[in-house]
Amino acid sequence: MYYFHLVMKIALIGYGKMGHEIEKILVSRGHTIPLIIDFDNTDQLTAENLNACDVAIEFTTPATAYGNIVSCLEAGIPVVCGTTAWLDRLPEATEICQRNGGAFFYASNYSIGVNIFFAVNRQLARMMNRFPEYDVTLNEVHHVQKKDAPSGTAVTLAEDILTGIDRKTSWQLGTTTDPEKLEVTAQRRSVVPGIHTVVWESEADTITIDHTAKNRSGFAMGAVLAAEFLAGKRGAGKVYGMKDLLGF
Ligand SMILES: NC(=O)C1=CN([C@@H]2O[C@H](COP(=O)(O)OP(=O)(O)OC[C@H]3O[C@@H](n4cnc5c(N)ncnc54)[C@H](O)[C@@H]3O)[C@@H](O)[C@H]2O)C=CC1
Ligand SMILES: O=C(O)C1=N[C@H](C(=O)O)C[C@H](O)C1
Repeated sequence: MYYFHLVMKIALIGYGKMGHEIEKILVSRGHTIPLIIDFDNTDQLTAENLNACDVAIEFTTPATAYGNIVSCLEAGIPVVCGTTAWLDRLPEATEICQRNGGAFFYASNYSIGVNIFFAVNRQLARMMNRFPEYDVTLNEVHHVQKKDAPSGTAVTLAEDILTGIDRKTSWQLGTTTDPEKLEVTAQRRSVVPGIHTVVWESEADTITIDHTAKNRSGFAMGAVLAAEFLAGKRGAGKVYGMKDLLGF
């Protein structure tokens, strides 16, 4: 998976927990970081500064992600975004990407392990469409600094379950007894990097699948692989995701 890659100049937008983790991986893979933007130097996010870089990687906040993505697309620089909970504006970002001939990569979770877990979740949901005796619930646990709930990863898992089975029509944050609603619960605890659990339960038994991130290195490695994938995609006018990178 970690095949030959070009060495790139990366703009890092957001220098928090993920920004620092991504920096470590970029350096270990020979990339350089001519531009680092955080809340206190946003005036430096200019087309001129961005164009000194090959690709931008954006991990900031739900409130700031869209504006940062648009700045990159309008400057003509490919951008990888991992920020969650701004996706109501994805259609606008997609339109700007297409209009500007940009290249945009988005994933609610960049970890290879989580993307394998997504594939298992999709397959299991498809199988469960034939077995209405199983009810399904979803839970996520994250650190107390996390701004959004449910996590972007939980939203992806929930939407994939809804695609797979006919007996649920929407997901709901919090407990519910409505059989048509998929219950999604979220806890905030300590420094937990991320735990996602899907439980299928019948009178007879319980089937549980879960993913536990031990740290943030998996998320960061996936984001760097996405940035390497975007190199040379300038002008494509396309939005990419992990299925383009991993092939599943
Ligand atoms: N897609 C994925 O694989 C993953 C996504 N995430 C998401 O990434 C986002 C960031 O997560 P963390 O790094 O843990 O958060 P964090 O709070 O540690 O870091 C966010 C950083 O963005 C900075 N910031 C705020 N406004 C800004 C602006 N206008 N321009 C540039 N920087 C600005 C903050 O000062 C802070 O340093 C969250 O939405 C989180 O859910 C986190 C881990 C993995
Ligand atoms: O905020 C986090 O930390 C994480 N956010 C992403 C999400 O909302 O799904 C990915 C991961 O779970 C960590």
